[in-house]
Order: sequence, then structure tokens, then C-alpha cells
Amino acid sequence: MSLTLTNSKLQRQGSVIDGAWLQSSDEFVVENPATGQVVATVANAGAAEAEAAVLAAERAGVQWREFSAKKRSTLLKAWYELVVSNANDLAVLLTTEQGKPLAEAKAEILYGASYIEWFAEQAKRIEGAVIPAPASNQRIVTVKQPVGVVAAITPWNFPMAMLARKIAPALAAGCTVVAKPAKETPLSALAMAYLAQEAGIPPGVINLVTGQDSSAIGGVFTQHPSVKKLTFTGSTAVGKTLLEQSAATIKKCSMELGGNAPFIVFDDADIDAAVAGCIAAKFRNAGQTCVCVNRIFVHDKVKAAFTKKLVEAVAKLKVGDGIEEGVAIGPLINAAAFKKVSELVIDACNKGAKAIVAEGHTHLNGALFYPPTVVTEATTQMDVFNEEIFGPVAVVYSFSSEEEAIALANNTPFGLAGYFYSRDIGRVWRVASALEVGMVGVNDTAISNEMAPFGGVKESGFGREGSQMGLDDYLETKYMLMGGL
Ligand SMILES: NC(=O)C1=CN([C@@H]2O[C@H](COP(=O)(O)OP(=O)(O)OC[C@H]3O[C@@H](n4cnc5c(N)ncnc54)[C@H](OP(=O)(O)O)[C@@H]3O)[C@@H](O)[C@H]2O)C=CC1
Ligand SMILES: O=C(O)CCCC(=O)O
Repeated sequence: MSLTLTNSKLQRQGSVIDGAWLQSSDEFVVENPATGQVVATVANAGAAEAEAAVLAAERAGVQWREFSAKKRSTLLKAWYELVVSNANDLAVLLTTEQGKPLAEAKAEILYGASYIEWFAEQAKRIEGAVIPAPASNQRIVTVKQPVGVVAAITPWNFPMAMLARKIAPALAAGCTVVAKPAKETPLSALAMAYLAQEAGIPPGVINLVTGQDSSAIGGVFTQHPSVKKLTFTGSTAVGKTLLEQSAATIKKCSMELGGNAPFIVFDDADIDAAVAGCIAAKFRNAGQTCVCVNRIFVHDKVKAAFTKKLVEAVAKLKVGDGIEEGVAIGPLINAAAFKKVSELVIDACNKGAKAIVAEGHTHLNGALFYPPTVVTEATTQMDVFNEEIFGPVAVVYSFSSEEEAIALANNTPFGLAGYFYSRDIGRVWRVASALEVGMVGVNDTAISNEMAPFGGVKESGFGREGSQMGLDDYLETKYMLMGGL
């Protein structure tokens, strides 16, 4: 059952708490979604281990917060170096448990690592201020202090990068962490925790609890008074539950939740660029990304040309086991995901849409490989207009004016990412301002990087990850009035 890795120590068997790796006869299996084969068994932890993890993080925090910023930075940098030097193995682990193509997995490892590098640098830039006071014998001084123990709950779609994007700023700020990866993908997270240990990050600073009972572990994380902050990436439904649970102890929260990204092609757009951007942002991770294009709005005048080129480009996407060379689309994560995507397409077709599947993809039945599909003639009455597809299905709607495109794009409770293609500078400013989202891609869809603030508005959540703002959620500002000077 063991994977073929150059560094076999990256494959761990279960939770790490206070530096100790837990083993148990109570285990759960991790399956490769491409083959259905069991790739590992992992110790099944629950509420008791979650509680132990919180207490370990609290103890470790006493020392960690007192380390100089430079020391925390140096340790994060060492972790970053180890992640990069183990990137090939980490990518194999990721593809095996999650399914995304190996090249995408490698890109995720380097993407996640970039957050560790970024926050290693930002650790040295946590600054307070001296503010003018009302009286001449007073000074107002502010300092930034770590919030304390941070709980992080991460999803299966980016098991490495989402963990790195949460743990790195927490550690840079002087916080310690308890984290729970998704049960489908614990292996990448465990490997990351192992490398952190190897980098010299002290025991208890990063604690990882792997288990099948997410509500038991999440219950401890959200209700324990020693946890001061919760950071979550996942569905809006679970985010709402976690927020409710966190209310009793008034935790600081940041929520990176579901999206329903519009992708607008205006009649003055570069159509080839729009098709390329759409392919990249729709089919990344088989469509299982919160910033994936969900609704494609194309101006009536260019709809035929855009759709033709989109269908041609989709036909070229190779589907298969992500470990194989040249594969662009892997399997969906599980049977429930496959069923959800299938039902959305069936509902759209029952209401008058047309589903186009390329000849070369029609054999893809069974298993978890959903054929990349273009759905045309879509309307706002279809379920697919309101729901996050999380699958390789590109749904095309049409519009006839800028106002209509903006109204359609904003007609959703979600507000994570939005994209549009136009060469009219006035329109670029107008539409970018009008879209109710946290992130806008204009004539480009590669919006995610460690230097930019990632996050949403409306029911897509709040808080920003990455960028100079990415530390804010892990810090408290303390104001000190210095009198009698
Ligand atoms: N914004 C995003 O990036 C993501 C959005 N989604 C959206 O959500 C849909 C469903 O995906 P799904 O995997 O169910 O997403 P979830 O929101 O259920 O899972 C995300 C994380 O939350 C954990 N979790 C689930 N329930 C609880 C709970 N009660 N208390 C604490 N933690 C909990 C999960 O653990 P475990 O898996 O171990 O139960 C996982 O670690 C997708 O189709 C997609 O639309 C999904 C993932 C990421
Ligand atoms: O929540 C997600 O779906 C992961 C975000 C991917 C990204 O950072 O681009």
C-alpha cells in the first residue's frame, strides 16, 4: 500500500500532536479517485485528540510568540526550502490522493510554498505605529500581537496550498496552529507537517488532527475557549455552521467559501484570449476550485464564434489518471461529486439546454471521470445558474448589453471571483467596479498568487489570504496611551 516516493518519510500514518505522531488501530482509508484503490490508511482521531492538540498549541505558543520575528522568519524559510526540495514527491502524493494532473499538483506545491516564503518575509514587517495624541504630554502607540491559537480547517481540492496559506501567516504572526485536513486528502497535509518538523519548527507549533468525524473535531476547534481564531476554506453551508459554533466564544474568523464566478465576454473582446482564459479558469482541477468559472456570459454578437472555439478547445483536453503524461483533467473527488455534476447537467438539459461532449470524450462513463462538457442555451431558471458546479462543465449564457451582463453576473448570493474580457478601457473600469466579488480578472484569469489578497464578499466569506493584508487576521492591535511625558 505504500507509495513510491523518493523520500518515504513523507508518507505518515496519522495526526501529529505536540511533535508526536499518533497511531491507532482505528483507521480510515485514503483512496486514489483515479483508480479507486486504497493508497493508505490513516489513524482516525476525534474530539479527544483535537482537545489535546489545542492544549499542545497553547503550551507551544508561550515560547513561539516570544521568538524574534527574524527567528520565526528563518524557520519558515527552512520549511519553504524543504517543501521545494521535496516538491516532486509531494506532487505524487497529492495526485494520488486528490486526482489532479501531476503538473497541476506540482504547481500547487510551488504555489503553496510561495505563501510560506512570502510570510517568512512578512514576519519581519509586523509594525505598530505612533499616533498624535490629544495632549502634548501624551503619546499613542500601537503594537501588533498574535491572536493566539489558530484553528484551520481545509478542503480536499487544494490540500497542500490551503494549509500552507493558513499556517504560514499564523506562524509568521506568532500564533500556533491546530489544523484539520479533509478526510479525502490527509496525506499531503501530514507530509507538510513532517517537513515543518524537519525544518526545526518546535513541537506543538503545528498540530494536525486527521479523522473522519469532522464535526467532532470541528466542534472542539470552534468551541474551545483557548482557540482564538478559526480560518476555514470549504463550502458555504459548513462555513455558516462553523461561524455559529464560534459565536459562543467570539472567535476571530476568516471564511473562504463557495463561489459562482461569472466570466463575461464582451463584443470587443479578443476571442482567442477569452477562450484560452476560460479553459484555464474553468477546467483547473477538473473544475473543482472555488474560483473556477461557473457561468459564462457571452455577448450575442460573438456567441457563435466564442462557443465554436470553446468546444474545439475542450475537445483537445485529455482526461485520465493524473499521474499519466499529458492528462489535463483527472477524476472528480468522489461519487457524490460525480452525482452532483451529472444532476446539474441533466436539470439544464431538461429545461432546454444542449450539452456538447466531444467524440473523444463520450466513452467516459462510470468511475469518477466526468467528460468535459460545454452546455449551451443556458438560462437563469436552471439549477446550474445558482449552484457551484465543481466539475468540468462550461455553461454558456448570452446577453445583449453591458448592464444586462453586470446584472446577470451579480444575480447570486456568492461573490468570490469574477472575470471579463474587453478592450474598452472605460468598460474595464466600469465593469470591474460593478462586479460584486472580492477578485476580478480582466483579460486574464490567473488571479491567484501569494502577493495578491485572496478572498470574497457576500456569502463567499470574508478575510483575505496572501498579500500584505494576509497577516491582519492573525494579529490583534493593542493601543497604549503613554501619559505624563
Ligand atoms: N471554497 C472551496 O474551496 C471549496 C468549496 N467546496 C464546495 O462545497 C461542496 C461540497 O464539498 P465538501 O467536501 O462537502 O466541502 P466541505 O465544506 O464539507 O469540506 C471542507 C472542509 O470542512 C470539513 N467539514 C465538513 N463538515 C464539518 C463540520 N461540521 N465541522 C468541521 N469541519 C467540517 C471537511 O472535513 P471532511 O471532509 O473531513 O468531512 C473539510 O475539511 C463542493 O461541491 C463545492 O461546491 C468544497 C471544497 C472547497
Ligand atoms: O478554495 C479553493 O478552491 C482553492 C483556491 C485556489 C486558489 O488559490 O486559486
